[in-house]
Amino acid sequence: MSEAVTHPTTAEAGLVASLEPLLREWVPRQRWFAGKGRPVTGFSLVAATDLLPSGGTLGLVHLLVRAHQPEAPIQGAVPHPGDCYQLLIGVREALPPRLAPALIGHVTDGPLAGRTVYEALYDPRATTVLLEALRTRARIGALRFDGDPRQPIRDELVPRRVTAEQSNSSVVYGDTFILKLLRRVVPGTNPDLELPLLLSHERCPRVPAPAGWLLAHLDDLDEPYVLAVLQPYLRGASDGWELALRELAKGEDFTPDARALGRATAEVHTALARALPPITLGHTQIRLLVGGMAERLEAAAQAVPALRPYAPALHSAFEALADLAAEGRAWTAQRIHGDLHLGQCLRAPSGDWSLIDFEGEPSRPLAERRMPQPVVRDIAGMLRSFDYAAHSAGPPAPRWATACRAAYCSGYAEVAGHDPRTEPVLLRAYETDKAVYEVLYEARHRPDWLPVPMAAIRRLAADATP
Ligand SMILES: Nc1ncnc2c1ncn2[C@@H]1O[C@H](COP(=O)(O)OP(=O)(O)O)[C@@H](O)[C@H]1O
Ligand SMILES: O=P(O)(O)O[C@H]1O[C@H](CO)[C@@H](O[C@H]2O[C@H](CO)[C@@H](O)[C@H](O)[C@H]2O)[C@H](O)[C@H]1O
Repeated sequence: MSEAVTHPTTAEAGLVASLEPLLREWVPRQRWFAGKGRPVTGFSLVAATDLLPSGGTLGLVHLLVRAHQPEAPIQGAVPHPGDCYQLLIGVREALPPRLAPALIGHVTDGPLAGRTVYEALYDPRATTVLLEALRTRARIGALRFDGDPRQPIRDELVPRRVTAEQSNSSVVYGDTFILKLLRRVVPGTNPDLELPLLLSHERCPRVPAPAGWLLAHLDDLDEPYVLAVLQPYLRGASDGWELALRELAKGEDFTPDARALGRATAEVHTALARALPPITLGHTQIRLLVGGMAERLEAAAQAVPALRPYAPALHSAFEALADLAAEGRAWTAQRIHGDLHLGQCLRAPSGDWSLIDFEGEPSRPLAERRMPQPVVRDIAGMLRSFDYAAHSAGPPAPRWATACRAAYCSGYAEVAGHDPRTEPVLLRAYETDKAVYEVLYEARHRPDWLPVPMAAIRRLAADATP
């Protein structure tokens, strides 16, 4: 293996101050920016690392910056210091035309005065530096590039930025690997690396095994930040969302795939349960869980007025679960995917399904995302997703959704040995919780899509009305 390369870190005091006016303009416009709707008053530096010195024709600075947003995310919540974001900033004298869409702006003062800064993920020269650092397991300043020695990384893999809108940013290398750079980061074990590594040890073939990862070890923190994960790229794969919409448009049957997806989900759940033993949720834990659901509903209803008329009926789904727990019912909980939907499922040309993106719901705290939960939570996410597909394009297709939902549950039962439909109260509570999450998500990120989860909210509320 080649020697690790090291570069000096120049956490220049004036760097973020000089970039701040540009970042205030640029960061809030990015899809991955999680603080939409609340003003950004400034940025502070968490860490800066020169990946390429800015004196040359191309400079590359890795930044962790905190976005200051004094307004609390939810009305009445305690304000916090602001989210930390990972940025990869290219620095040039001038931008070649092919990089024009990557422009962040022209720096007028500070250490980069007179230079142009841009989103370096658009620049193959810059993203090659990242792969090279992973390949050589480099340690650069606070950054630790590492990987699985059983999956060697070839050099000269040509990078291309993934253009799909998403919560994070990805680069594909030579159709061999895909590198996901997490955008909003927190210190601590990130399930997006933790669970795929565990599943790879369990030899679960349903999840691409991490080949490399990037951590940042900052002096003042006990735990590192997980910043990026490199995985084998599933060439020619299509995601479940695209496939479902395509089949719907053609009026074709998606139930064989829905069944296979149910089987794949159960395979992942059983492997996770082998790796990290399940626990039992008794009355107290269920009360806490139900309390969380009720709080999220209240917060979402505050933020999205359209939800308010349905809130009392939706609460009854949560109360029914609390009542069962009070009668002594207990449920098993284990580590799960945490944000499962059709877009997180990839079908290879062989027809095999893989699950990706184990980050969990990005808006929830890491500790909460890493807690054992009933598997029904993932299942509810997928059931919602079939419903989403059936209400997103063309006239609603409720029968298509019903058939896919049933096939998915049957497939799940074939592998897991238990059918999620035997837990209707739990399933309904989780479906309601997910639909509420979706209402808030769409209101914040894609207001045009709000009618899709709202249609489900109306159905769930109507079903609850005696
Ligand atoms: N291993 C993979 N092989 C092929 N494509 C992938 C792979 N992992 C992710 N992708 C593609 O990249 C997109 C974004 O990945 P994902 O992990 O879901 O990121 P995000 O958290 O930003 O949503 C996916 O929708 C998928 O199309
Ligand atoms: O960015 P992530 O993939 O982690 O997930 C977030 O964005 C999703 C949308 O891209 C959102 O999913 C919702 O829309 C999907 C269709 O685009 C649909 O398949 C899902 O069922 C629906 O929940 C997801 O909730 C959000 O966390």
